[in-house]
Amino acid sequence: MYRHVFLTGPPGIGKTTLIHKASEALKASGKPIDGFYTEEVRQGGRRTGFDVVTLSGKHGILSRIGTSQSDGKREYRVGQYAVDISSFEHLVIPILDYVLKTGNPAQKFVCVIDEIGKMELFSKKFISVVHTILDSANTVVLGTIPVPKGKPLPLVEEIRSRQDVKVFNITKENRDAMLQEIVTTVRNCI
Ligand SMILES: Nc1ncnc2c1ncn2[C@@H]1O[C@H](COP(=O)(O)OP(=O)(O)OP(=O)(O)O)[C@@H](O)[C@H]1O
Repeated sequence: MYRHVFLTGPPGIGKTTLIHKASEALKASGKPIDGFYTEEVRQGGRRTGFDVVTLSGKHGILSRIGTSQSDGKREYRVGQYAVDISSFEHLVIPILDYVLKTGNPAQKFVCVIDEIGKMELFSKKFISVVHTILDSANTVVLGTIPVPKGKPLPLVEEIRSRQDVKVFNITKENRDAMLQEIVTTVRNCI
């Protein structure tokens, strides 16, 4: 019996699109659902960063090309992108706290977390609340994790190996046929 559902696959394969469609279907059938997506920001045909967008439509900066914040010990940077941890936390942490508090074992809250990747994992608050959500009887996560590349990300590896997590590998060949199976698997977790 699974408790959470994650999609994985290479960048741009269609994970966010599938999560969007699945969350629309779950919302339409009256399931309590909230959370966030990560979206590219483009200007003049060029990718300039990433935003976080909540299911209710609020936007916040996740990262932009340019100078990164620093706490004196490390830089919050992924490639050319500077990660704005405080903007990310300001938008996302209250939603995840709300989902945790509002769900209950008889009516679990679906928590969309797209994605748990390098940028998001600079936030210690995010790591902590995701752990709590994964262990809570009040929540079902519908999320995305990247395919392994470079140095392993501990929380991502933990999610991949949890017995209570169903991971769907998304490919160009299967992405159009996966929606119903994803929605059914999430419904069975609620
Ligand atoms: N089933 C599909 N058929 C055709 N195009 C698709 C399909 N799914 C996604 N796309 C297109 O592919 C692009 C990337 O999709 P999406 O953002 O969902 O991928 P992703 O796996 O979430 O990417 P990332 O890992 O960068 O977040 C978008 O332009 C989207 O419109």
